[in-house]
Amino acid sequence: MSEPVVALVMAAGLGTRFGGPVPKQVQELTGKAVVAVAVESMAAGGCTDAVVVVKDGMHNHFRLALAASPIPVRFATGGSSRQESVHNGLQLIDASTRLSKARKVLIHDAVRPLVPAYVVKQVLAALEDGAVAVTPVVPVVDTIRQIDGDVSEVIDRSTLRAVQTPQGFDREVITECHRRLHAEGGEVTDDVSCCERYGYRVSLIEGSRMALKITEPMDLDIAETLVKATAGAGHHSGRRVRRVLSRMDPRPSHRRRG
Ligand SMILES: Nc1ccn([C@@H]2O[C@H](COP(=O)(O)OP(=O)(O)OP(=O)(O)O)[C@@H](O)[C@H]2O)c(=O)n1
Ligand SMILES: C[C@](O)(CO)[C@H](O)COP(=O)(O)O
Repeated sequence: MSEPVVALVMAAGLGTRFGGPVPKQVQELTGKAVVAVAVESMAAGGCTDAVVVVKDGMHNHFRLALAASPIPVRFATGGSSRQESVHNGLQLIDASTRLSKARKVLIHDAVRPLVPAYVVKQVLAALEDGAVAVTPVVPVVDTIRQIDGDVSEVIDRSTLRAVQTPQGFDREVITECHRRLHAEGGEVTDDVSCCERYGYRVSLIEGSRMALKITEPMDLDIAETLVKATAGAGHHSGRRVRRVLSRMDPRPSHRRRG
């Protein structure tokens, strides 16, 4: 059997900013759970297996949501922070006879379900070319002000990038870095930063606005709208969305009716 490429899909968060009784990872998007769409996107980009990290006691719920997954799914139990959840997922992979044969692992947020296949493929290609820790990034589009008490100043956004997932890694390197971080303590908000902390170089590739993170309720509405725009275009991809959107009438709907 060929070497696995593992998608470690993070889905053990509380979703406090999203709110509501149903966790955002299992909210409906395109008639499926958000987490199921995320796993499909990773499979479309070339991942052969998924490990989905979920909150303790939620395994059966997620098993149902992922019953029709195109790739085999295993479950790990999350921790109280994202970095703890990632550590637990990497440990499960390391303990598996099959999954520990993987040289590459891609760590992805379940709540970035619409990441285009071409971005996943480019992360894998960068690893193939020798990178050890890779992340997609997008330019910052807003004017940014840095605040200091009650004063603030504009900072140069041309040097800033917003960080997305999936982030790709040499599996043994990221497993060791997270093991050390777990033992020593310290905080990171993404996984390339964990590698960087231990001296590894981070490679950047171009991400996609399609990989938006569902953080607040409006983000789910935006994701649903993007999916509708791609209907009939096959599996969603940033390029197809751009093609479909470019064919759409740019006038607001109230002016089109006239
Ligand atoms: N203990 C945690 C915290 C977060 N995550 C996952 O990491 C991703 C990014 O986190 P974020 O969107 O910030 O999710 P939450 O922590 O759920 O949101 P909030 O901060 O609003 O509570 C999500 O897919 C989330 O499920 C996780 O697996 N384990
Ligand atoms: C990992 C991440 O998606 C990079 O943007 C993000 O940091 C996770 O979100 P959080 O709100 O910091 O947990």
